This record gives sequence, C-alpha cells and structure tokens, in this order.
Amino acid sequence: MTSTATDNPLARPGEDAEVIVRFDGATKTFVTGKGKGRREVTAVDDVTLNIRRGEIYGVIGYSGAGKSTLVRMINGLEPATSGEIEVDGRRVDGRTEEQLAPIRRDIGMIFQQFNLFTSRTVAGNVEYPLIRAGWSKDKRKARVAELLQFVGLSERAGNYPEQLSGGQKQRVGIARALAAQPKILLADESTSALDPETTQEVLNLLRRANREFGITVVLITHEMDVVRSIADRVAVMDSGRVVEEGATAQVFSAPTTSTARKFVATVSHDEPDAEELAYLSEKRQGRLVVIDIRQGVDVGPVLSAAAARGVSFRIVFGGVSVLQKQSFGSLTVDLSGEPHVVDDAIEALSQVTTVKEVSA
Ligand SMILES: Nc1ncnc2c1ncn2[C@@H]1O[C@H](COP(=O)(O)OP(=O)(O)OP(=O)(O)O)[C@@H](O)[C@H]1O
Repeated sequence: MTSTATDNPLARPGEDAEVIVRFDGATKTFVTGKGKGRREVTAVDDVTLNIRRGEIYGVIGYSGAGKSTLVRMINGLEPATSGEIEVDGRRVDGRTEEQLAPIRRDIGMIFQQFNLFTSRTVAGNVEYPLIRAGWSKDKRKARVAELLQFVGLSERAGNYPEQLSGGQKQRVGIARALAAQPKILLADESTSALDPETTQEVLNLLRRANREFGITVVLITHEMDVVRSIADRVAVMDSGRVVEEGATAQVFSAPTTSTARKFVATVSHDEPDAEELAYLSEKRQGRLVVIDIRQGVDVGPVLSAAAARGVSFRIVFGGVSVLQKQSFGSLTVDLSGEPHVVDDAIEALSQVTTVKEVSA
C-alpha cells in the first residue's frame, strides 16, 4: 500500500499536494429587479485560489462577504458569471445540470438547516443518497450501519428526525453527506444555530472524516477560533474578494489586511483595545510600543542592550500563542529613559520585528 498524508494524522497536505478545487478569476454577479429597480451584486469577484486534496480549507468573512456563494460555486449550485472552476480535474463552469451530476456525486454538503426528510427514519435519511447512487440493498445496509457508528447514532437508527436534538440532527446530516463516499465535503457553519458544545462535536466529526477518510473539507465560518482549531489553510473574504489566503498559522501570525487583522484580534487579544490603551497611557512612564512576536524573532538581546544603556522597560500588555508549531502574538512595552536612548532602542527593535508606537 502506498503511504498517504492521511496515514499519519499529524502529516498535513503540503505545498506539493494535488489541487482538487481550482478557482481561476471566478466571478458571480446576481441581477435583481428590472428597469429602474435593476441591481447588480457581485457576490464573488475575480477569485483565484487552489484547494488541495486532503486538506481542511476554511472560508472566513463577515456576513454578505460572499462565502456561501463561493462555496456553492464548487458544486455548480451557483453558476459562475465568468472565470473558471475545476473540481478534481473537471470543469464546473458552463456545464448543464446533466453534466454536473457526476461531479456532484463526489461532493457532499452539510446544510445549516439539516434538511432531513421528516418522513424517513435516521437510517432512511442516511440511506437515501445511496439509493440514488444505485447501491445494492446489502451494500446500503452495511454502509448505513458503518456511518451511524461513525457519528455515534447506531441506537437511533429507527428514530425520526423530530425525536432528535439539534446536534443529533446535524450528525445525521453529516452521515448522509458522507454516505456515498464523496471526495469533498462542503460545510457551512457560518450562521449555525448550534450551541458551542454541539459546534465542537460537529467540528470533531469533520476532522475525523478528513483524517479517517481523507476527505477534503471546505468549511465556511465567521468565527476565527473555529478556523484556528480545524483549518489547515484559510481564505479571508471581503466584498466578494479573497483579500488574504494561506496557511492558517501564517494568516494568524502575520495578517496583512485589516479584515484579517480584525478576525485574528477576535481570538488573540494580545493588543490593547481603546479602553485598555487609555488606561495604559495614563499609567505609562515613557513611550508605549507594541512589538510583534513571531517565529524567529528574538527581542531579548535588543531589550538587554537597551537596558544596559539605561532604558527601563515594563511589559504592560500582551500574549503569545503557538499555532501549528509557530509562535505569534505581541507585547506592549513601556520604555522610559533618556529620550535619545529610547529612540535608539525603538530603532533597534524595528530592525528585528514590527514595532508600532501607540497612545490613547
Ligand atoms: N440569490 C441571490 N440573489 C441576489 N443577491 C444574492 C443572492 N445570493 C447572495 N446574494 C448577495 O450576494 C452577497 C454575498 O452573499 P453570500 O450569502 O454569499 O455571503 P456570505 O458571506 O455567505 O454571508 P452569510 O455569512 O450571511 O451567509 C450578498 O450581498 C447577498 O445579498
């Protein structure tokens, strides 16, 4: 047997991993109304990105940023207005429903509203896509049993959806999405009404589906901590555009756009907010600077050298975390001493990392 990335739960698809979903200049414009009431909304605007086989890919952004539209373009539920989309080597744009059918069989989808058949049992719901895919009765039975065990609902096989909790319904939805052994799973957690515990349960199942079956997962969310806990790579969307894209650790440690910075700030509260800054400014003895701490950045020697020249420094705010084996965060330091020596210290820090002077 050849070794794959999924044999080892710690090995994640690398840069050389095969591309399974490719967007190339993909755009989706909705036109609503007629005459004077005609409006155009470009929900997805010239997006180019690659999703790798076997990874968990997060799509993050505020409400209305275009996340759902982007993800629905993968299975052709939203046809592209222009640009190219390819799934597992097959073009999706410009295809008829009939041509899309075999591509869609490789793509499972988890709906936010569960969309379970109320008249079918739990087992019946999971079995449904297998009937449509033409599986034999024996094979269906074995697969349904396997999946219900996977999502921990074997005892509920004969129940109807209305007898289940929200979290259990979601698990049935996942079992059904996985039934016909898709290569890609699309999941939308962005407006999910699930409580935090159930959300965690669902995320764990997605992670297991990814690790155990090697399924590529594309996950929409507007919570950065969801992305942080599960995604290998992430795309940050704003007004239809992908404004930042890359390894989750990279986007976390060095967000380059204000949208990404805002998302990162929601989980890593390592920089003082306005109120905290007002307090720190009132108490400061010298100048307040925020120093970026990243992998490979060592501010220790610079601060020691400054201290030797009579600069006193107090760390007044900050936080440093480790994500995917990389440190990132920031420290706010109050530097006081002879003005020109403090100037030199800030200059020396700027040589090794990003330094931002702040005041209320
Ligand atoms: N069928 C449609 N007709 C017209 N406009 C649409 C349609 N679907 C989406 N839009 C518009 O496209 C933009 C992007 O919507 P989309 O649902 O993709 O965003 P989103 O980031 O997924 O938002 P949310 O997090 O709220 O689900 C919005 O301005 C939305 O109003």
